[in-house]
Amino acid sequence: MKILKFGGTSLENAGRIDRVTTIIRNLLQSKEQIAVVVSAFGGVTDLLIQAAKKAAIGDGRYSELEQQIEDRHVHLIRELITVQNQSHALAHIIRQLNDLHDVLHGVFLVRELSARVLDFIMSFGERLSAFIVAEVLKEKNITAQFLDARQLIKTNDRFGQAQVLWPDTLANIQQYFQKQNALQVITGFIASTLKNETTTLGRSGSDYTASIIGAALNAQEIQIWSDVNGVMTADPRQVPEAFTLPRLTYEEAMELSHFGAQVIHPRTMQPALDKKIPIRIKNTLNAKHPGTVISAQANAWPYPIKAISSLDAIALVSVIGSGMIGVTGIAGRIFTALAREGINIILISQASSEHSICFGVLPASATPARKALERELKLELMEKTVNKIQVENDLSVIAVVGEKMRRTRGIAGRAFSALGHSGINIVAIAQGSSELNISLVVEQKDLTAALQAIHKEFFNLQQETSR
Ligand SMILES: Nc1ncnc2c1ncn2[C@@H]1O[C@H](COP(=O)(O)OP(=O)(O)O)[C@@H](O)[C@H]1O
Ligand SMILES: N[C@@H](CC(=O)OP(=O)(O)O)C(=O)O
Repeated sequence: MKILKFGGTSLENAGRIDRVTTIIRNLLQSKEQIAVVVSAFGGVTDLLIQAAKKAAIGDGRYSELEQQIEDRHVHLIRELITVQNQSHALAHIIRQLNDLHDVLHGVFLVRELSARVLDFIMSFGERLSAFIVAEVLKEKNITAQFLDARQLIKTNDRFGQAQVLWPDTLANIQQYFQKQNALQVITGFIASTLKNETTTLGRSGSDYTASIIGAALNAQEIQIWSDVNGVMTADPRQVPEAFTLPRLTYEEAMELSHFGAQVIHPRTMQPALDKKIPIRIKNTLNAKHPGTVISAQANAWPYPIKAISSLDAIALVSVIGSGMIGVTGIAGRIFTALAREGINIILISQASSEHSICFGVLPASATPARKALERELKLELMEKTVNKIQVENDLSVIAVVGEKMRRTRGIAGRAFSALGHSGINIVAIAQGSSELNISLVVEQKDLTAALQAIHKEFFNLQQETSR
């Protein structure tokens, strides 16, 4: 069994959906056993979120976005399904869109949008797309069946970023698949609590859905189909010279995705790693390209690093004070206070002088982090052991990643001098304990230039021969 996941970029318009159906048909013809996971059509989740947010502030223009969502889906049905079969599909999606309308109107009336309601609203994207893809496949004489993953994937109620309840989920998936003969077209991204409330697995979480299903069914391979020839040495939108990596280890892929390589969601690796299932990243627009295989196996690679990824916007929070030198337990208190507020720390960097501890968070968490620390360190601030808690905005973080870095000296030095030669200021540095990753914080305005300079430093010499 292979699990194929098609992301929003693979489902952006009728032409791309047609390519998806061809890929599926070819695999079925070569007698592969497959199941398909789909994301919402490209851009639809964003439209749903925008509509919900507008409704919540009482802006009646949410209905224009609702109309756009309806038009996208109706239009695709008209383009992809023959007239005689259209009415069934249209009737189904109109019912769904009416439900969506009712919820959005409710949000508009009460002027309130909880994380729970937002998850329910977002779920329409995948419910509509998976249904339509299944109908399009049926149109091509493939015995396909729409499957709402909320039936199978059970989570806690951390809406927006729900955590999987593994025993229930694995049992549900295994039992369900024992009885199915038709090709399952499964909604990515969405799940439900034990009380059947809709949850989501975090933005871009459809990759994770594929991995959950793959692990439950002991799949032979999990394929993530996107719009690039696999995981590349950098985001090709930022670094045009970036090229495809034939192989990556699970750990490398985790580091890269954690630091912004959008092509794969960070949570996807764990279920696959546990069951030793390879993940292959493929291009819907270039199906013949072998893409990237992510597995436990490291490969021979001529460069000292594997890839560079980046998070465009982070804030750096620093706790500064000469009185902190040698004081045990202060770092522990800082991180416990942040954990209590549910603040996710992207990187930690401590200057060797121990004068300051600084850590990177998403911009939205910077003020809550500062307030939490001001409360926790009230006494120290009064006594001036801690002088100030400082927040710096408009920063980006770059991660330089690769297994080989553990054994190669001087990588950090080369990255620093590459930035130095380009006149780019490094705001902070951190090294992960795994030594798989060096992170550099730079000013946001310098991000693209910094990525290009580091890419050139490590890949320029032998690039042409290994593409
Ligand atoms: N290292 C990388 N390798 C490949 N693509 C990357 C990388 N970093 C960022 N990307 C971006 O990820 C995009 C695909 O991710 P995403 O838009 O989430 O796709 P999908 O909708 O198919 O899930 C690519 O178009 C590419 O610009
Ligand atoms: N539709 C969801 C889930 C997802 O995985 O999308 P994509 O595969 O297009 O990144 C989102 O936009 O977050």
